Amino acid sequence: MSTQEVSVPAVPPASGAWRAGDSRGGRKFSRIGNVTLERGGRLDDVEMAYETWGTLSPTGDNAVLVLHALTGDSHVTGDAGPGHPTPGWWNGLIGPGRELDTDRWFVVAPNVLGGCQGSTGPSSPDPGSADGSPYGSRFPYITVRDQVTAEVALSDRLGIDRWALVVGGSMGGMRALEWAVMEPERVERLFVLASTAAATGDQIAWCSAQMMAIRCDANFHGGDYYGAGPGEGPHNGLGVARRIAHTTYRSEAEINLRFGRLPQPGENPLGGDGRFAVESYLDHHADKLTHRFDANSYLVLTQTMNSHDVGRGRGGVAAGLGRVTARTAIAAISSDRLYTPGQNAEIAAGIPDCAPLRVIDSPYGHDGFLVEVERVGEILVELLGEPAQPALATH
Ligand SMILES: CC(=O)SCCNC(=O)CCNC(=O)[C@H](O)C(C)(C)COP(=O)(O)OP(=O)(O)OC[C@H]1O[C@@H](n2cnc3c(N)ncnc32)[C@H](O)[C@@H]1OP(=O)(O)O
Ligand SMILES: N[C@@H](CCO)C(=O)O
Repeated sequence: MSTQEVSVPAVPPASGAWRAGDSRGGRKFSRIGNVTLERGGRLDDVEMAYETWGTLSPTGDNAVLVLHALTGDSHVTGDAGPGHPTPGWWNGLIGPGRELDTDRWFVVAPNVLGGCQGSTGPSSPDPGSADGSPYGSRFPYITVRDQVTAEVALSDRLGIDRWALVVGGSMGGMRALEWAVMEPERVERLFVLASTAAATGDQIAWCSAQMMAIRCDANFHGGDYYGAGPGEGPHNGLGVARRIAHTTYRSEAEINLRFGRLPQPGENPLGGDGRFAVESYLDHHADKLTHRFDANSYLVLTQTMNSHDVGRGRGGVAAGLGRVTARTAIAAISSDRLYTPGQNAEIAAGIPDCAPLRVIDSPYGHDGFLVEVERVGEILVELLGEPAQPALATH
């Protein structure tokens, strides 16, 4: 196992210019070697960052893989701190006596390939460059399947042959699903939330506007902005992308009920440069993201989501889903307008050993998979409580 513990304090980048390595603190790292890419080419000397909770059993039968969404990271649970720009995104779900009970389960959460929280991504040093400069525009096009390939290599290095459960929401759900299609014999149980079997035209359209916002920022420089000083990166474009995305992450009803036409306190949105409260809310979420996330990673990961199609090269979505042998639970958020209950129902209908679709009744839209932690925990407990499946022969 080529892993190493590092403890380098994180320094959040000043708004804009991202520095690779800012977020190494508090994580484990594994060099997984070269990753051959689905669309051709290779990423050399790939490093994966991850966190773990609990202890791997002597037989290795208690490992749970948790996969984060677009702007998440390996910090599933715990406080913000060095290496962790945000508190855990499913805070409280992992620990002794918790839903993912660390007295029983060994939980692993990697940062995704192409991300910016420790795993190799566009802000990482390019091993092919003479001076170790970041990939920037040289970072290749990668797909969800490439991300899973990297996670499979990480699993090999951790000595985990088979996951008792692979779970993820949204983009994490895409990877969880691909895991179960690409490596069915290594996935005993599967839990996918608020996701889709293939990115839809609607999802690609929203992503397209977000990517264009970043690329149109004069400080983007084609993706080679890492030499720019603090505040000179494409943070305006990334902020616009986040505003667009965040709106799709919440439901129309919630936004109207919570903010409606209210002015931001102390501001007059009519006829001046004052803001409506909802504008201020989006400004806040945009500002927070630009202080913790790399615009190139946002582009790369958004493209991978657009690449997602479990049916590509497999005879279609139904044939792809039909490969899954895991005992499966699929959950949707009732008010999710981005990854709709209908899209999640399609996944549930296509997987042979899948319980009926669970619809979590929530006003929070797509973000419900992050907000409704208790409901997520209930489904996890149910799925993990079911008897284990015998390992299937590799095919
Ligand atoms: C795994 C992952 O997906 S990523 C890791 C966690 N996710 C993120 O950070 C994604 C961005 N954030 C979100 O998507 C959501 O905030 C969630 C899902 C994490 C939490 O949702 P909620 O609890 O419903 O929070 P909500 O969306 O209401 O945002 C609350 C924030 O808005 C701020 N806010 C609310 N109204 C206003 C306003 N009128 N003006 C300015 N700010 C406002 C609050 O002060 C609060 O700020 P804080 O988060 O800095 O404390
Ligand atoms: N809030 C989530 C939504 C995407 O699934 C994120 O930023 O990752």
